[in-house]
Amino acid sequence: MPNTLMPNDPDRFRLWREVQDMRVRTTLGGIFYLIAWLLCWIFSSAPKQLLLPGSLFSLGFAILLVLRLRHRLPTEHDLDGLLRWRWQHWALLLLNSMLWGLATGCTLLLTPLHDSQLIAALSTIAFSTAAIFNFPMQRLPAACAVLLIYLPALVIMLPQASKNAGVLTTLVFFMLYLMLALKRNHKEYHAGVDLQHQLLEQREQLDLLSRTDSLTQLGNRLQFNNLFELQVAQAQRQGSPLALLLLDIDHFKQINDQHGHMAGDQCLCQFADVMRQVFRRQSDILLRLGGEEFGVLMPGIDLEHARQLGEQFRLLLDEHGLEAQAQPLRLTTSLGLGVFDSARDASADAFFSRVDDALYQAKHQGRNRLCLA
Ligand SMILES: Nc1nc2c(ncn2[C@@H]2O[C@H](COP(=O)(O)OP(=O)(O)OP(=O)(O)O)[C@@H](O)[C@H]2O)c(=O)[nH]1
Repeated sequence: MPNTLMPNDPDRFRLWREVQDMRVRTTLGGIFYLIAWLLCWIFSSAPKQLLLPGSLFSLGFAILLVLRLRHRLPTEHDLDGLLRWRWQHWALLLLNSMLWGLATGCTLLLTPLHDSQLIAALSTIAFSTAAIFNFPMQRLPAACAVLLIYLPALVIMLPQASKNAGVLTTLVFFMLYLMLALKRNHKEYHAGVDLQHQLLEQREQLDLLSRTDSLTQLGNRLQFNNLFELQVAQAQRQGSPLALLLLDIDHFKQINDQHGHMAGDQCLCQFADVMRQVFRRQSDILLRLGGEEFGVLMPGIDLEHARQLGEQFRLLLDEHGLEAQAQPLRLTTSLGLGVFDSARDASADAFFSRVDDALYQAKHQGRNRLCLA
């Protein structure tokens, strides 16, 4: 499952994981109830006499099998939808357990089915054990499923408790064991889900870190490489403009040389802050492409609008400069700007080169200016 489809919120993730697991684990179960019942029926002493209960139970198990398989997960991950699906599916599982409990009860009550008691008993043990190990997500409904599987047989045997003392004691003992196993499985299951959520969060954080410039907290070159071609493809597909602004601080080497590397770092951070002030739209992608070179990708913005923003940034910096180690510092920047044009740019790389050439021109023409590509 791609990460994008996973809910981030821990509660929703937990529920989403439970629901996914239930969906996967439910696929095999239903068919075995049907097969086990057919075996009980076929290997009874008189299958023909049992036509009515035989077919009714078969039909019941078949319907539940289909319902379990056809119970599709909600496409949206809203909490209500997931909760509704979970309870609906538990209802199906509990109905299945109850039907099996009744079928087992029939093997005790109906004489022709007595020959099938061993098949029913073995299947009962298998189904209750499977319920505990496959569906430990929620303790109460899982415990109810086990109870429903055993209850009819227990109720039928109770009036003759002394005759059935051995079997009854064993059943109660086994149910106790199942409940203890359920408690442990439930704990382990949720510890596993929590761990998975933590790992996914950490992976996301690492991914974000790998795409973020540690000094300025802007997107880094890797982020640019990841996004640029996608943005160009999207602009091409949608026929919407995509502006790319490249910014390069003028004579930055001198700042380092005169004020030291630390002051240079401060300048880079403040430069990024001014970028955040000017390029404020949610869709603007602010990047530090390397050293003292920055970039802004502006989807949906035409050349004139982007030029105004670029000029606003240049003037802001030119007029106010920055501050390094509490000292005001004069600083200017050169800018290259272009809007993707499929008639001129054969590829995303060609578009970048065109804007980079404009930046080079701005440097060449004396710096502190914006050149259009
Ligand atoms: N403090 C600091 N300096 C950096 C960092 N990355 C690159 N630099 C410096 O940025 C300077 C870039 O110098 P140049 O490429 O010559 O460019 P410039 O001095 O800005 O000159 P023009 O771009 O031609 O105007 C170099 O001195 C690098 O050491 C950084 O992360 N921190």
